[in-house]
Amino acid sequence: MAILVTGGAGYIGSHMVWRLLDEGREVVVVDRLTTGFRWAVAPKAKFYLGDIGNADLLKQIFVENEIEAIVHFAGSVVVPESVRDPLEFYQNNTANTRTLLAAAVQAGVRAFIFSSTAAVYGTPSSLAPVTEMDTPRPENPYGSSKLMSEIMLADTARAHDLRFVALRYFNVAGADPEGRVGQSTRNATHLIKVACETALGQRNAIQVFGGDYPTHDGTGVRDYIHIADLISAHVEALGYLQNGGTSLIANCGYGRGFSVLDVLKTVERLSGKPLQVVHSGRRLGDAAYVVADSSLARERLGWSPRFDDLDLIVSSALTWQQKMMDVDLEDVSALQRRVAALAS
Ligand SMILES: NC(=O)c1ccc[n+]([C@@H]2O[C@H](COP(=O)([O-])OP(=O)(O)OC[C@H]3O[C@@H](n4cnc5c(N)ncnc54)[C@H](O)[C@@H]3O)[C@@H](O)[C@H]2O)c1
Ligand SMILES: O=c1ccn([C@@H]2O[C@H](COP(=O)(O)OP(=O)(O)O[C@H]3O[C@H](CO)[C@H](O)[C@H](O)[C@H]3O)[C@@H](O)[C@H]2O)c(=O)[nH]1
Repeated sequence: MAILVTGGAGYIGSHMVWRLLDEGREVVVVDRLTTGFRWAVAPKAKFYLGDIGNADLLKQIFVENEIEAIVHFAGSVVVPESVRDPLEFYQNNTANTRTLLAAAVQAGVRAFIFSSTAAVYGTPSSLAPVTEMDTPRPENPYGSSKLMSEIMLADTARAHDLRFVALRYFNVAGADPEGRVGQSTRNATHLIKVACETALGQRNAIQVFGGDYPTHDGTGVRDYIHIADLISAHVEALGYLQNGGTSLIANCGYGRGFSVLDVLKTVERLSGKPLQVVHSGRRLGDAAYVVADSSLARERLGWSPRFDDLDLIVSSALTWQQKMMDVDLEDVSALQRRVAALAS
């Protein structure tokens, strides 16, 4: 029996693949490599190149492998892109998830883990951490596309023999503590990644989007979560479903927020490099403040995060960035050698 990881060549998916293999699981990956990398998929995983919107490919995967559960990471991620091209986000995050779900039901898969997001909440009405009981009010098409998939999942789970856990990730950052994989996204837009690239001289400057939010220093506040803790939540969620747990939507964050400027100061301190900062207007679709109440994940999934420390998150991101400094992301054989060396 194998676990199917969609988007397993991407940032978060590639960490999940390593972790599942570490635990002795069999892993099948499907990825169309739009933002992910073939070299980032651990060599022991079986890899299918293609789109989860391709029902024939999915059918082939389910015929050729005995899939006991799906962990569905494949999707479009960048919030401002969703504002510019909403239909692409509804296609990839909603319509393609529908195709995958239909194939899963057809193949009799009974456990499904879905990558949802804090973006379903929009800006909460108070500064208190958001709970899953708070009404979702997405402020961008990315959040809406994910919320629609959550609704589709819940309806599907009511009608068929399938249970799901939708994890609403807050802002994921950092790299595998064992150094085997990290965030390698080309033209990255995520704050910690961009700040690390700037500190290491790969960008001239970093923009700070908005200085007039109702937060302690006027810049946007987010709940940054270490990738290793996020992956643990998925492992717990798989165990939960496989032990008969009922369908669940749960936040994954630490319950405390850092502003953009807090993050930049941390990157400066840990890298020892002052950052060239450009203050810009607000970015379209950005919420002012969003922080997780993750009591539900702790209570129901037994999730117990171990890396709740911005310094740890930033230092692991910096270490990965440093390792990948002189690597051409398109030079697959060099990257495969580098990853093999890191993993040995
Ligand atoms: N990074 C974050 O902070 C964050 C926060 C909340 C939720 N998420 C969700 O987590 C998931 C993974 O995000 P990530 O940061 O690893 O992004 P990523 O872009 O690094 O990874 C996504 C992977 O999915 C693949 N992919 C995209 N569409 C596909 C399709 N139709 N068929 C096959 N493969 C496809 C891409 O090639 C890539 O390898 C996404 O669903 C995202 O919405 C991410
Ligand atoms: O160069 C940058 C990049 C970001 N920011 C600011 O930093 C904060 C975080 O922005 P990110 O782009 O790192 O992350 P988002 O909060 O926009 O979105 C991320 O986290 C969300 C959950 O909160 C989603 O799930 C989404 O997939 C993921 O991209 C925001 O205030 C943003 O305006 C900057 O000031 N400069």
